[in-house]
Amino acid sequence: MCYASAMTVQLTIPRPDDWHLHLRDGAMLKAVLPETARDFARAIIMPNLVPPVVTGDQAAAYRDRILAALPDDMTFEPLMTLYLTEDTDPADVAAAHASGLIKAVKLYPAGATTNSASGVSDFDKVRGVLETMADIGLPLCTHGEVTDSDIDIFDREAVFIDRVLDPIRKATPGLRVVMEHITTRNAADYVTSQDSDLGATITTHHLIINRNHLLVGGIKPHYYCLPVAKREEHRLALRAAATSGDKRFFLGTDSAPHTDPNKLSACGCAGCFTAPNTMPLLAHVFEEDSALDKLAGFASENGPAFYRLPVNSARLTLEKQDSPVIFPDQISTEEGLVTVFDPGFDVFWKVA
Ligand SMILES: NC(=O)N[C@@H](CC(=O)O)C(=O)O
Repeated sequence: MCYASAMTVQLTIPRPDDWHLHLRDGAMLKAVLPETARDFARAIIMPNLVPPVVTGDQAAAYRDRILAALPDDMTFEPLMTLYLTEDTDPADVAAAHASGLIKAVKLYPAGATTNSASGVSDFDKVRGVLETMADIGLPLCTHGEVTDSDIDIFDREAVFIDRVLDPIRKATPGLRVVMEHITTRNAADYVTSQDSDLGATITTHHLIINRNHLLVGGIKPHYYCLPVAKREEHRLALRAAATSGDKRFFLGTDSAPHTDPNKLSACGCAGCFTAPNTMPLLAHVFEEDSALDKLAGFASENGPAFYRLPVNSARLTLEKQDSPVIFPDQISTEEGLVTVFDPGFDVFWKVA
């Protein structure tokens, strides 16, 4: 339920969740966690640490570190995931799911993105795990890009659907899959052509930038993320999907903090840090598309429906003011400064 008042220009929605989040570890975790916990009740926590979160024991220890890093005056529920490797033990996955510890398993094709070296190269080797997951109803989250060197980086998502995802889904009936951070019309169309066992997260930044923002007039390292932003027609397809009200699309920010030296280097890291300003940016985007009434579905309701969890009873109010809201350019961490995603336009929404 959401309601907007023309008088106060406020929008109140159930407290949102982030269905794809990188919190990292140690000092970085401590610095970035409050940026998410301020606005979000829960998040699916990505397991691509170094070393990755592969076993149930490792996920339990990581969850404890997250909760220990949470400021006393904040509440937040980390929804843990396991990083799928070719050696993942189906029994360990089933036990971690049965205990309520994990809510998904994450598939990284080996070499596709940050800390994905331990991911999967031979998909036949994970067949047993995927069959167990289909049996127990545990969702698979996919980083949907092939890594073949002959496939252009802008085509990697579309090729992944044809060569990897669709064959996996056909071979594993009943497997529930989330296509993470989709960036193409191909992915949005694939989702809508399938049944409700398939969902997709969409990031805030992919609703705002296309590849011109990244490359025209000089390279913008803070807009570099994976999957890389695509052509404008794809951004518009994502906007249409996110604002459509279709329950299979929900928010996963993929907020992925890297320090500025790691972004602004000859070989810069991929990732946009959107946790601090995501909800105001989404209000801007949904208002621009005359779809403010769909924001609650996208950010607060569709994700819980897919993951079979209750919608949060707490609420979040967004408020539109007359002058542009000033967001911090950077946050400081003990590892260095982390730049906050700059949408490149004035934003008048803030969290009340
Ligand atoms: N999205 C990114 O560009 N980077 C993510 C990894 C990922 O989700 O691909 C990261 O961990 O930095």
